[in-house]
Amino acid sequence: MVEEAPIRLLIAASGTGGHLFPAIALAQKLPEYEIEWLGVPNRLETQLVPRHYPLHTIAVEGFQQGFGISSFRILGKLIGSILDVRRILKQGNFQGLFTTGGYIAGPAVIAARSLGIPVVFHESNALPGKVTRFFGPWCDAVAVGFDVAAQYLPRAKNVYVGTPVRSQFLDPGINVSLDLPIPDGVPLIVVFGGSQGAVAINQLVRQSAPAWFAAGAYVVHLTGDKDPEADSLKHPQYIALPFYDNMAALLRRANLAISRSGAGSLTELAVCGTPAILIPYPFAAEDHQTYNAKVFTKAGAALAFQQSELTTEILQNQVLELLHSPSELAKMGEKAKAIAIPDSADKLAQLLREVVER
Ligand SMILES: CC(=O)N[C@H]1[C@@H](OP(=O)(O)OP(=O)(O)OC[C@H]2O[C@@H](n3ccc(=O)[nH]c3=O)[C@H](O)[C@@H]2O)O[C@H](CO)[C@@H](O)[C@@H]1O
Repeated sequence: MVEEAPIRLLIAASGTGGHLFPAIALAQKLPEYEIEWLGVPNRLETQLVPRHYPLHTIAVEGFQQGFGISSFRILGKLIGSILDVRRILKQGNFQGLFTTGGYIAGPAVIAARSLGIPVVFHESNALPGKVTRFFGPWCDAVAVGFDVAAQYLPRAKNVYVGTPVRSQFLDPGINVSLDLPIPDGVPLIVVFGGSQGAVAINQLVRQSAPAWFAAGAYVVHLTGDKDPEADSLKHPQYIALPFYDNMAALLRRANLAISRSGAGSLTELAVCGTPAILIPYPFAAEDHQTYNAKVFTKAGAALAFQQSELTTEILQNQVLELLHSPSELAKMGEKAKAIAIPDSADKLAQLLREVVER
């Protein structure tokens, strides 16, 4: 009997943790596939994508507001990148393409569809990005992370699967213990601003934190690596780190999170049942983080504040109020858990197999 050759899949996911982690989680659910990666030079994929998925890089750029002189240069680059992806797909004999959106998705979807290669798109945000809205109808399926996203994609074949999380969030055996010096039983606040940190939130938190320390709380503050004042606060109940890998253990242990409302962060908060104060990134494309946050506030899983309205005083008091009301925090945590789809990666892998193998 001749053994069948494994199916070859190209994953186009690039730029941020929010685009990369769901794709890595999917890849881990497809052990029988031969997977290679498509990314952009010098972006996070060069660090985060496991080495056993060979990484191809192409130069892509997004269109900024409007269409000007520089748009012709970008258009030229787009055509070049479509040709690059077509060459990679053909030379690698790929039978399927998966993408999590962003700039890389445009050339990847055009190249794959022009070669008749099936495409599955995953959109994790409540308000799908422009690229998803434009290219969604060309794809064989658009998997959405929030059910409300489907209303913005009326011509696409939408399937609600949630957003896959890293395996550390699903297997309690992995990384269970928190490798940070936090005593048992003390209230823990975790602050993080997406995969790159949020300088504006960092400033508010450093100003607010002394009142939380006085209330007995510990703070783990993931600052990102772009904050020049990241080391400025020193306190025995305060730990600042530019980035932390063991997020599942940290969010499970946290009594409260203060976070941006990127889709990845929200999905993890839900899976861990962590109550949160959300501060949408005000400059996110089409304010999509506000749409994400609304899903959580509507469910009663979080409170949300626009950055422009949030003062140190408001944040400080809101956190103190929640710390003094453990039953309210527990309720929010339960509501967060209720909207989680922990087996999202399995659902997405199943959808991908159906599309690619039919
Ligand atoms: C600024 C911006 O436009 N961000 C977008 C970006 O995600 P971005 O990567 O900014 O944010 P996400 O919330 O989606 O993901 C952050 C990820 O980084 C991880 N993390 C963070 C800090 C840390 O120290 N360690 C760590 O592992 C988090 O656990 C999470 O998995 O793509 C997402 C998916 O399209 C969008 O929803 C976000 O709005």
